[in-house]
Amino acid sequence: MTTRTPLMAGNWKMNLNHLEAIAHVQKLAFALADKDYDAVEVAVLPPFTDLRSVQTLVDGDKLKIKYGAQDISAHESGAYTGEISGAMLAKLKCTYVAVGHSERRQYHNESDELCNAKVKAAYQNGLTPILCVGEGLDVRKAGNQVAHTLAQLDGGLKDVPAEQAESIVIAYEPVWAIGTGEVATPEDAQEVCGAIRGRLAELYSQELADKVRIQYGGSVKSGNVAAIMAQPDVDGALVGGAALDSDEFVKIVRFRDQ
Ligand SMILES: O=C[C@H](O)COP(=O)(O)O
Repeated sequence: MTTRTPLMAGNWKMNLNHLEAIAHVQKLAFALADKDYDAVEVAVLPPFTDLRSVQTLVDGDKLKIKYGAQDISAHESGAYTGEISGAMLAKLKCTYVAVGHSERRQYHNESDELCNAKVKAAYQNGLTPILCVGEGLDVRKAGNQVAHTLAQLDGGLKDVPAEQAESIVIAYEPVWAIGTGEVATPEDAQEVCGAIRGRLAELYSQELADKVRIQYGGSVKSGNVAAIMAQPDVDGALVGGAALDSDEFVKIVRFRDQ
């Protein structure tokens, strides 16, 4: 079985301006040591307006922390007011880009087709997509969380070749657990993350499925991260609220000590 390096990514959502971003990344850099980066890949996903400042800091101080964006346009360039292209993110040396976060799906009506186009746009520009999937409360109550989430996975990966898909990160985020303090149980997380890996094996191969990192997201904190990370198919976390507190995020990165 492949050893997957856990990926702890802080999704700042619409929080922290570029000055706050610099201070926050400096605190993370000060707290994190080489042994942390040896065990865990650490990334932040700041708002677009922070990315240049974060890049300058990371480049200038040769930090090991990775960064990326929270969204990407499906288009390469042109008359798409308000959108940010993959080429622009690549120029800022972003490693990651979140695609299809539930808040984009909910507030901006992003469909699986659009997410699929965004995944392809990310790869076209050398970025690694973090494809977010997960069910709402109604689906969970009906017991359809696996089928629902796998349909989103299928849609997001449509016609994405194995050479690209092998590097993708999938973030399983049950919508009812996002920002609510309502964390899924480790068993809930494992049920769907295990099913995601199974579907990746069907779509591609077991070898590819064993390489792909699957994160859990939804009210992750230092107090619950260790139990979630103990699940065999959970390879990291996409952290929202708790990532805004640098001390708390460092504890999450050090989940093995919790
Ligand atoms: O992208 C992160 C998720 O939406 C989780 O957010 P949360 O940790 O605030 O629940």
